[in-house]
Amino acid sequence: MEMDRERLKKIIEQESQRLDNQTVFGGFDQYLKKMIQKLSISVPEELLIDVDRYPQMSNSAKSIFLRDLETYLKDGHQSQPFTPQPSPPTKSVDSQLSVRTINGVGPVVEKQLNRLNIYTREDLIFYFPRLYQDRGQIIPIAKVGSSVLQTVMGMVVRHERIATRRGRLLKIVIQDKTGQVSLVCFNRDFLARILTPGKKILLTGFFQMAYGKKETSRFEYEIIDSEDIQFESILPVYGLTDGLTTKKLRSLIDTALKTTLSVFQDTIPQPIREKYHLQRKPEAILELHHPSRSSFSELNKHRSRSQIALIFEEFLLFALSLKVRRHQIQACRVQPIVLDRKFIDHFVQKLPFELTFAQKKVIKQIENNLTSGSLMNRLLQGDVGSGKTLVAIIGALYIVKAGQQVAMMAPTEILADQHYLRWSQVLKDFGIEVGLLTGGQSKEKDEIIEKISEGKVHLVIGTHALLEDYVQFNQLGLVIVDEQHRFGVKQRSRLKEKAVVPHLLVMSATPIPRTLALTLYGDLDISVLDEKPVGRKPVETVAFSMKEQAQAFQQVGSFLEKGQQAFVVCPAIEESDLELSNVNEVYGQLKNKWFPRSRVELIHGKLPSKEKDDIMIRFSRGGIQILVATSVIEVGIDVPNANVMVIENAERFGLAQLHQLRGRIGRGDQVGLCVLLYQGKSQDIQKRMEIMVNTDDGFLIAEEDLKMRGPGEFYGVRQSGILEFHLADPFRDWKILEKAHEEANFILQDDPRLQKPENQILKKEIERRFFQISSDELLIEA
Ligand SMILES: Nc1ncnc2c1ncn2[C@@H]1O[C@H](COP(=O)(O)OP(=O)(O)OP(=O)(O)O)[C@@H](O)[C@H]1O
Repeated sequence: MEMDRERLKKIIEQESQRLDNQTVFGGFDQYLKKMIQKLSISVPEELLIDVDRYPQMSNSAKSIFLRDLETYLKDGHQSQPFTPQPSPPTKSVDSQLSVRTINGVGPVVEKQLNRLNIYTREDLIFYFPRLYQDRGQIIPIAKVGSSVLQTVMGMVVRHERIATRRGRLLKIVIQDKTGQVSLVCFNRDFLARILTPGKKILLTGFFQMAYGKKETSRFEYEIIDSEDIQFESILPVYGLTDGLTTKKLRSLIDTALKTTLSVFQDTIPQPIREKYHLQRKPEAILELHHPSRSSFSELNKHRSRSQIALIFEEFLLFALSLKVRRHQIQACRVQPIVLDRKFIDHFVQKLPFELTFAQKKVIKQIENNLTSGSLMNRLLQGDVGSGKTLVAIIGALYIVKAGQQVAMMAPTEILADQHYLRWSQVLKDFGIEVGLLTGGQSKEKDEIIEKISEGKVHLVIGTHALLEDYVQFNQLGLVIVDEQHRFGVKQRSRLKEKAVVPHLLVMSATPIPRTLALTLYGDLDISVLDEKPVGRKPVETVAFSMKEQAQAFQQVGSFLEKGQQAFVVCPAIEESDLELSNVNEVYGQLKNKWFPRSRVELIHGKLPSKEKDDIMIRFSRGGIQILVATSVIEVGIDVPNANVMVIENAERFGLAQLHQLRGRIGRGDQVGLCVLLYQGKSQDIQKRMEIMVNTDDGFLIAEEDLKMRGPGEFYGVRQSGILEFHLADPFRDWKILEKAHEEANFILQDDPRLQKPENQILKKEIERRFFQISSDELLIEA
């Protein structure tokens, strides 16, 4: 042992002197590994300490070396000499380890992976291919041009910069013996640096003809740097980011699969797996990265066997977690709230309007929850402007009058601010202290946090910052979450940690058909505000072609003359997309050409929060007349004096999103006008514009949206990533979702707290992904 140690020390010493830093970083660990093998030495544990004595080694080299030694030790090489093996042994490594623990991932690659939302080994393994490259089917460029995925091989011959209205668009021309094809690089300017002339590439994508030439804008590529290509294989093609190549990503994923795949246990109980003929998890994962020829033909068409197995698992865990949570919440006893009805009556009397019948009905439901001694866990759905916030505030007032605090969480700072501005003013007269806590503040933050912990602030309005550990409430009684679709089960559960157990009211203006809502939000009771305030006039909607922009702006002018305000909404921020309107350009036109004497401002998501806030505050106070915006304004903005909205490139938005956007106007007693400017003559676009012009019912529009755009595009829910599914899409895969719900019911009927030995894997996985399942934790004595 002593001998080995000395020899290894010597190697380290010699090598760290010989190798410069750069080489050390790239290859020292490999080198040492080979040495260990070559020398057939055992690796003594003390060496881990010895490594620290070599200052010449860079830190990263040291850590890689340490890690490798550790793995060797774990593999049982402590006692016997290491015998060289033809291929390295397959090791099982914890899936939650950082990607940095994978060979070949240094700080630079780590950052690149992080940009793809890959942080752990598991993330990497669940980063599934976007496309597959069938090398057995490489076709000549002359033959491309149908709507199916195709692969060609060619050489980069030149770059072209096409002048467009919005800047210079990169096109990269690829050539083989039969012809040329252009890669149209929207938002991928970095490809100019990577795909330089002379590079040979494999190109997989959807090709089309444009102006007599072949081109593709939906493609993935792989640089071929050796002649050694296996032409038979089907290879995964992953979404990339600047600096990361297909080859590198493939090799990292393969390494992760080799070392970590075996830790993924089957969570679906065997009888269920057999019933639906579901593939085992590790096999399914492997097959998605490396499909066989038979599963490949399935993959491009519909959900493959492997996808179904993984989707089923995701849904089963999700369904179980909702049901278990609901069960826990129902079992939980809390102190009933004593309702101060007199105070609420007084508050309601002071409102400048009558509550709608629907509002009264939902307030009653909330009252029942609060006085029942059980926890409220309610989803409040309602069309835009149906008065959800007011209902929630009334719920909040009950809690505050009972001596507890309320947290109200908004999805954006703009919205948090707006709620704060509005409610701090209104509630001041009723002796209620409202505080604002967002991520952006600094100086006032400490002060407000202290006040929250002392219970001096009654209603705290904020963003996700409210979930931070440093925010401690004195006595949190109710949490109101504004806009459900940005807030998932995991977050809902995290709130529970803020207080013994708060009541929960979630508001959503995303109209989700009831059956789907039940499956997706099965842990919540659902209330619907299905009536708009009396006197609220529907927003008049008209649709013009983009060519008639002038007419739209004339309409804006007439509203401004009446002293009202306007929104102009555009889909894109930068000059990236050829055809799209963008805020900067439209802002310039409006300010300089159309309304030089009006106050025009620009707002989009990329502005610093402070600036966004200032603009929104000035707009809501009437200091800005025209607000040019991206869809940042889509949720919840409430400026009753803004009554006209122009939406540019309206065809780019989903119907439900257009409905949300136009819900920003006509919120007072004036008639609102929404002008949709669209481009394109297709039947689909015409039909969508027609629906918007003719319908004002959010739920109907949502259903139309579902029918027309297909469930995969359903507004809000999927994009938000809140449901945290890797592969599953509740809208597209609703049949699997239903089955998973059924099975979850069977499992829980038999074992409500998941205590049986056969359900332990399931339980562990739910706890890892969602929340702790502790049956006693919530049983608090009233
Ligand atoms: N019963 C009512 N009668 C008249 N106006 C009302 C009534 N209830 C609320 N309002 C007003 O309607 C506007 C919209 O209300 P609120 O913000 O509560 O709706 P919301 O459903 O939360 O809207 P959104 O989802 O669009 O943000 C507010 O200006 C509010 O004061």
